[in-house]
Amino acid sequence: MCGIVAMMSREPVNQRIYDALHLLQHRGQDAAGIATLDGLHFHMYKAMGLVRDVFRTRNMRDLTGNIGIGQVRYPTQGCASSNQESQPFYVNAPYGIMFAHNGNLTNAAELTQELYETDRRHINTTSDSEVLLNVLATEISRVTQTKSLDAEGVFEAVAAVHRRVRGSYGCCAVIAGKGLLAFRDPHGIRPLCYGTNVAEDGSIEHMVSSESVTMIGLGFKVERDIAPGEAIWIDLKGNVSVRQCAEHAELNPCAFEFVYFARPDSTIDGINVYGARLKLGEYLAKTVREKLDLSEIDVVMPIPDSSRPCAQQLAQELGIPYREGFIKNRYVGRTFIMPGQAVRKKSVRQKLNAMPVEFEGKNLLLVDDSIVRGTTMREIVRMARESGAKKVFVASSAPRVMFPNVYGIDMPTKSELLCGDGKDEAAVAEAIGADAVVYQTLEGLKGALHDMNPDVPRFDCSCFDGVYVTGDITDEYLARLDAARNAPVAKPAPDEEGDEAGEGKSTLA
Ligand SMILES: O=P(O)(O)OC[C@H]1O[C@H](OP(=O)(O)OP(=O)(O)O)[C@H](O)[C@@H]1O
Ligand SMILES: NC(=O)CC[C@H](N)C(=O)O
Ligand SMILES: [Mg+2]
Repeated sequence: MCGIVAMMSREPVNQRIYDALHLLQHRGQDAAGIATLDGLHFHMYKAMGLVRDVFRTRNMRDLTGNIGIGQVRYPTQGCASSNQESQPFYVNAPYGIMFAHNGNLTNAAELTQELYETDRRHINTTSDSEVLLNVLATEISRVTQTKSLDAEGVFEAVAAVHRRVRGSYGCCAVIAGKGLLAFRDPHGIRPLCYGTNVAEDGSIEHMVSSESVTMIGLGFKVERDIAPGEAIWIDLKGNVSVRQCAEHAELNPCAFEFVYFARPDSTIDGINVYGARLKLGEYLAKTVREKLDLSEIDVVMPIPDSSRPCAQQLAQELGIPYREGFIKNRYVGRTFIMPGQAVRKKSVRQKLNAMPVEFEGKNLLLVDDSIVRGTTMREIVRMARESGAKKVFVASSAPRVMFPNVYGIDMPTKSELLCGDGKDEAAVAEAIGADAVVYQTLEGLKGALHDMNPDVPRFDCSCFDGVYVTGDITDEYLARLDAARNAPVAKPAPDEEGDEAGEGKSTLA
């Protein structure tokens, strides 16, 4: 779940793109990059690491220009540890295009072959984002064979991209000498919004971003979400054109954004993420009431950070005291999006520390937003018991994660999911060492999100219900992903369990 940002102004944009990436850090911790356009010249700097570690003053100084894009990466295809696959990506024809992508293509392998054989384009990495950029470049080339590039031509090219590409994509691109483009996939799986700011000289500045928090943080006004299938084109004079470029577009935002990925202070497709998490707590309270004996629970306790709003609301609904027993080391990042199981496991203990005073002799209801691989909960339950807890109950604000995700969350195989084999609540409790486990129901998840915005027709809940909104996901495709994920790698890192199984390496299928 990467984060992308684009900006156009009369002033330099480098520092503000940096600040925006900082605000999107929770969406990708592996690599970061910024590209700017100064006249007809692109400047780019990208590297592995967190935003604050990647960019030095000298790098920032070189990023001159008034238009730019940036990306923080959480890899879902290609190589997790390759600087080359960090973004933005660049092609020199037509015109010169810089490109950033959030999402995951499900026909990248077919497109790679098609690009080589039909379009005579070579893809030199295993990143689906490079594939997507080359499809866009091919289609812009096709349009400009007979005319020069204008808004109409750009929209024609994006329409052709929608016809060729499958999967999820929120994208932004700078075309040298022409303007700034952003577009969202026809299913609206990944978020993308647009905002403006009136600069000191009265001119309008433009921003496109994965999440509205960047706009709030940088003093921009959030204008609106970019609709599924829609493209927005801002030419060098600042003229804005918007067009629906997909034949069939339907909004299916990813439910996992609201459960875990997005920042609580963002609003996506009309749903405030914090509000959604409170609502999830309300629905979860109903299930907890049905399944557990409340008189047995002394305190409700969140697993920092993402579960806090849900746990607070749940405690209030149930009338049980809310207590913070785990202290988070603020210098450790999110563990779920780290590459490799060994590092994730180690990080849970480094990240969270239990305070015995909140555990000794107590019966706890631990609340997390999700239990995916079970890495966090296994460790947490053990820590709670070591700290003197009597009974440990667990509640998850998301339903059981039972199916692979192919739209931008790096869990493409069932085998890595705790409930991939269909474990019921009792089996999960046994696996993580808890006395009992309660999950949000699927109806609860959908109900909570629907309550927040009844106008969203459907949410992508594929990892919970196995329904893939793009309609192209077959068992054979999932088997190919599984085989690629579990293929032995040439030189496994000695202490990386996950990497031995090929995790974080090529999953292009
Ligand atoms: O079952 P698992 O595979 O462990 O995944 C689920 C856990 O990972 C995430 O936390 P993370 O530490 O990434 O971030 P957070 O601080 O935002 O909660 C999520 O909030 C759960 O706690
Ligand atoms: N999580 C994402 O959005 C990943 C983008 C792209 N698929 C990559 O692996 O770099
Ligand atoms: Mg967490």
